[in-house]
Amino acid sequence: MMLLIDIGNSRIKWLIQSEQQPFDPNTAPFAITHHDADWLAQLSHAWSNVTRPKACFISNVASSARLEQVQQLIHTLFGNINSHMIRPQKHTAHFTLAYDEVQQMGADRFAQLLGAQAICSERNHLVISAGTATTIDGVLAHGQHVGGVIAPSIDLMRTSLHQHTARLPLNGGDFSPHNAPRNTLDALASGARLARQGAVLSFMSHYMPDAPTHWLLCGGGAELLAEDLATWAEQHSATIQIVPSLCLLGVWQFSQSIDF
Ligand SMILES: Nc1ncnc2c1ncn2[C@@H]1O[C@H](COP(=O)(O)OP(=O)(O)OP(=O)(O)O)[C@@H](O)[C@H]1O
Ligand SMILES: CC(C)(CO)[C@@H](O)C(=O)NCCC(=O)O
Repeated sequence: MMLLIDIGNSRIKWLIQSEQQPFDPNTAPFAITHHDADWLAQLSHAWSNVTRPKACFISNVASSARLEQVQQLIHTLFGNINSHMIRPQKHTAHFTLAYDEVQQMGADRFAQLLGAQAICSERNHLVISAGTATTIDGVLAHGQHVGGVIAPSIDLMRTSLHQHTARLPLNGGDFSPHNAPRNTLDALASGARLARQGAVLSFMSHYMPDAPTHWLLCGGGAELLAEDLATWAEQHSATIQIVPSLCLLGVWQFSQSIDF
């Protein structure tokens, strides 16, 4: 068994994966929010029944302090097991990362891109993560990464507006694709949704005019984003696929590429 871990800025997600079984990217990962005061106790409880894994593979974009706490817990529960960090690489099998300095890229984004290779390497595709940040990466058929953008999530847009103004509430409001907002709450909710949708559509028109045919979505906001993109995907003859464990699929792909 292997313990695959994705430490994001809001949540820690993980899966236990047998070396013999194929990875099912549609399985939703286990997750806890590491902003809760008792997150470490929650994680310890969740892992207390896990059989000692042969190794663990970790993607971390949170602080080194968070990583150390997780590594310490692994050590306490499972003793000395091999622990491997996911680090972006320029060339991996048929995939080439476009970043000038590959170590700048978040390990989660790199893992999502590796995961996407396992699903749709033959087609131009977009990898969109609707997590704490919204990230959009483009990849050409056969593995050339075009590049990607980082934008705030819907929640962060709302939080930022709320914190820097006197009259803009943090929560509430609805988005209608048909009727323009006529009140503050709907204006806020719709502004954030349209900004995120617009980022995806603009990414394509600027950087991938030969529209990508497959759009892979992951992260806590993936389902809502899929709704917002459905009409546009149809117009571009593109398919949308939500892959809840895309990052962990990439972590698993990474684990397959090294001896441990
Ligand atoms: N059930 C849900 N319905 C709609 N939006 C959601 C849902 N769960 C989370 N979100 C939204 O998704 C975004 C990120 O959520 P979440 O904390 O789950 O991210 P994550 O994918 O675990 O991120 P990270 O990997 O950065 O920790 C937030 O904007 C949040 O409001
Ligand atoms: C963009 C986030 C926050 C998304 O989780 C993460 O991948 C990250 O911290 N990235 C580092 C910068 C980069 O990817 O270019």
